[in-house]
Amino acid sequence: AAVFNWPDPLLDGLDSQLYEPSSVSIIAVNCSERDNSTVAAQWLRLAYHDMATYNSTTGTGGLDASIQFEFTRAQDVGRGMLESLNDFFQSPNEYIGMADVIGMAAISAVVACGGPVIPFRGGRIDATEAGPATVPEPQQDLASHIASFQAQGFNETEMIALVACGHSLGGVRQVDFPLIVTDDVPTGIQTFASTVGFDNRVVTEYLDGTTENVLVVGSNITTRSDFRIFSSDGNATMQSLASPETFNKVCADLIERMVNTVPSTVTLTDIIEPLDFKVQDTSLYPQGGSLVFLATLRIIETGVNRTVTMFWKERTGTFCPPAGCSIPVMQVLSESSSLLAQLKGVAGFNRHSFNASIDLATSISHFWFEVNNNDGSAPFIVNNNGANYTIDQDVLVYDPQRTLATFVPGSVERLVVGIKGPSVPTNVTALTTVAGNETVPFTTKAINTFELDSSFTPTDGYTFYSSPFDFAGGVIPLSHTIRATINETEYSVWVPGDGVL
Ligand code: HEM
Repeated sequence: AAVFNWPDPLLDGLDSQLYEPSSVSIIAVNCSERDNSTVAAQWLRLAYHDMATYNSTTGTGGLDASIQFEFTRAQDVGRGMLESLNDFFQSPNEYIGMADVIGMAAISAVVACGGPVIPFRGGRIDATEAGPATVPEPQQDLASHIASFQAQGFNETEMIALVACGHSLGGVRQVDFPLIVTDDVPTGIQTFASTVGFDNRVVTEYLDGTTENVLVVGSNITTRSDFRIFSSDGNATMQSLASPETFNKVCADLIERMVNTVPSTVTLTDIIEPLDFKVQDTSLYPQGGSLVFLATLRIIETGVNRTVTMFWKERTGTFCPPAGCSIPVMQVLSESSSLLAQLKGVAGFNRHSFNASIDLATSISHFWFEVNNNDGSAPFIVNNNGANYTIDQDVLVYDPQRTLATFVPGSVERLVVGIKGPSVPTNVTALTTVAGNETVPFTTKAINTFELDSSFTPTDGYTFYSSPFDFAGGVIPLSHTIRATINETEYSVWVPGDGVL
């Protein structure tokens, strides 16, 4: 599994989206219905169509979110494409691309409908333009389909199985394919199988002749692509998939490969498992003669009633006792885990929050925790794999409280930072990743400039700078990297979206 050393915004964010409640982990759960199909079916088809631009000869395309620029093509017809992308419009940030989100969604979709658990790796990079129009279409012949899947990195047997896995969910819509769905169906969609969930009925009904899959038995013979594909090896592959266990195993492997089909320039992370200990929601800002330091330690719930203590050391001089300053927990909240986490044995999380008052003069350099399970076992230290949780600077700080104070109805909202010392900074900017609903691409980046903000009195050695943020047109900031040059040194601070939303 991937090794997590804090701070790591990519692994941190992917872990949250996979294993905590998030758009990706929640919306498809219970194989929820949408448009007479399921959210999961739409998400899985989206992922396949995005991946289908892969060219195994040149190593280009694959799961790269180029579908954002392609979904208006005839070969990507269907309202599920845009609906799915809209599900995710707040999920990316500066580190997590839409391509990782589409990959997580495919995996989440499969478990949401009762299918197998598929491992996830992150690190995909989003394309900035459309890829080639290489999504297979039902009127094409078998040779074209074999060639398409070959280009996508799948041999003939794998093609048969991957199509069967995909067509376990959802169906064909009459409005989009009137020449395929020729009989009137009351729901407007002819499903591939008689069950809604992710299972091998699409296979068994094909084999026993009861299938109503229009890509197998539709009156239009030209568009019986599933029939041509499924029967292309004399049904040998389909017969092997008649075992539910084999179906689940083969589908898990192939969908994992589909999701991991990325441009050859992309290196994926190791598999991301739920992190045992994760520091979240840290912030450091001046208030009332000291520095407020907020931090939360997320620990996997195991039924024990833990006592967690936070420790820290000074940045300069001496203030703390030799063992470090310490503070007991302020609040412990239980948080539910995602279905995927539950299937991995993680029943939930405990969030241990700390609110420490740090001496202004000596400040803070690093922190760590002591955890006592109160079950007779020895207390143990959680210190970022021995490296401690390091606060690399206290000169440029994001100030969540003063930012919140600018959220006054009717006013322009502002992002506020504190800058320590008398020197005047140059170039205080935020690289902000923003989401704009239903605009393509779904995330863009903007550079915002900060100015000295006289509405906040300089205090505790800090002056305050702010940058207005215009929410016009439904745009929402997802994350910020704030940078400032102070006395010729460049400082930066990472603010994940939940810092401002
Ligand atoms: C030769 C290859 C393929 C062809 C010709 C094909 C064709 C189609 C067609 C015509 C539809 C109906 C779309 C609509 O009405 O909205 C559909 C739906 C679907 N396809 Fe495929 N497909 C192929 C391969 C795949 C693969 C490899 C996957 C995933 C692994 C996949 C997943 C899906 C899903 C989940 C749906 C249902 C979507 C929904 O209900 O909203 N397909 N496919």
